[in-house]
Amino acid sequence: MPAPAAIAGEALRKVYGATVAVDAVSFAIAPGSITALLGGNGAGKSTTIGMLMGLITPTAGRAHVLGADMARERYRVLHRMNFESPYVDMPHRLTVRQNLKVFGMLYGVGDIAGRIAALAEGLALGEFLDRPAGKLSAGQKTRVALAKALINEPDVLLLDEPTASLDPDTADWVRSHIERYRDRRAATILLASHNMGEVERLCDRVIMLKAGRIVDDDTPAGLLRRYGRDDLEEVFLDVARGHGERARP
Ligand SMILES: Nc1ncnc2c1ncn2[C@@H]1O[C@H](COP(=O)(O)OP(=O)(O)OP(=O)(O)O)[C@@H](O)[C@H]1O
Repeated sequence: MPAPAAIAGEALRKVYGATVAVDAVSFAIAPGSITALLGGNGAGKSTTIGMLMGLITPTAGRAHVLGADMARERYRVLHRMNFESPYVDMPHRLTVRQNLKVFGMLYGVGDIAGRIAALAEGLALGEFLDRPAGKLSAGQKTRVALAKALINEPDVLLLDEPTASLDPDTADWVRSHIERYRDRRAATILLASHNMGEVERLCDRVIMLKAGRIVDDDTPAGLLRRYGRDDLEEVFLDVARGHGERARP
């Protein structure tokens, strides 16, 4: 029997007034895998992640993480998950170390100083660990946001554009860090990204959203084969422009 899904959506739907942000979205994500949510601007990625975190209440359907219904019993599992988004800011006047300490305390991390030291080394934060969070460059902020997301060594990690604002070299080693974290902890990772190279390199599976609905769901290699393309960027354009109908299973 396959292991129960670590993350699952069951007919998820979210409506804002006249806008259907997410519609009939269902998926089950295997423990220990890395899955990408792909889609153009406004496709429903952040809304889906928000429902999986229990921050957005679905209009209909259910979001499950580690077996908990996130709209009703998220407190059972919140300590085992975490998220990163470049759109969520930290208190500006606190230093990076103080911010990480606050998050460590919120998550009940045992040896907070040791955990911060390990993260600072792994994500090269040392140079600005004692600088106010408001004085960081965009790329430094992204690395601190990832450190915050890893502070409690989560089993489930939801990442919204984890390498936004990073230069190609830094983005590459941040991806390696994410990959090693998954391997070490057997963590389940769901990430929204606009970077197709990142998705091709990191992800076992790709869920493609368009106008709030799943329009394809496969491994990166499966998508390339079916669309007859050499890279995911071309597949993404096929899907976005509606040229992909024949490639779908
Ligand atoms: N709080 C809200 N109130 C009204 N409409 C919303 C709200 N949140 C999202 N939407 C709308 O829902 C749709 C999906 O938005 P969402 O942010 O989930 O897309 P996305 O795929 O994450 O986009 P992007 O790549 O631009 O971040 C969009 O049309 C958006 O304008």
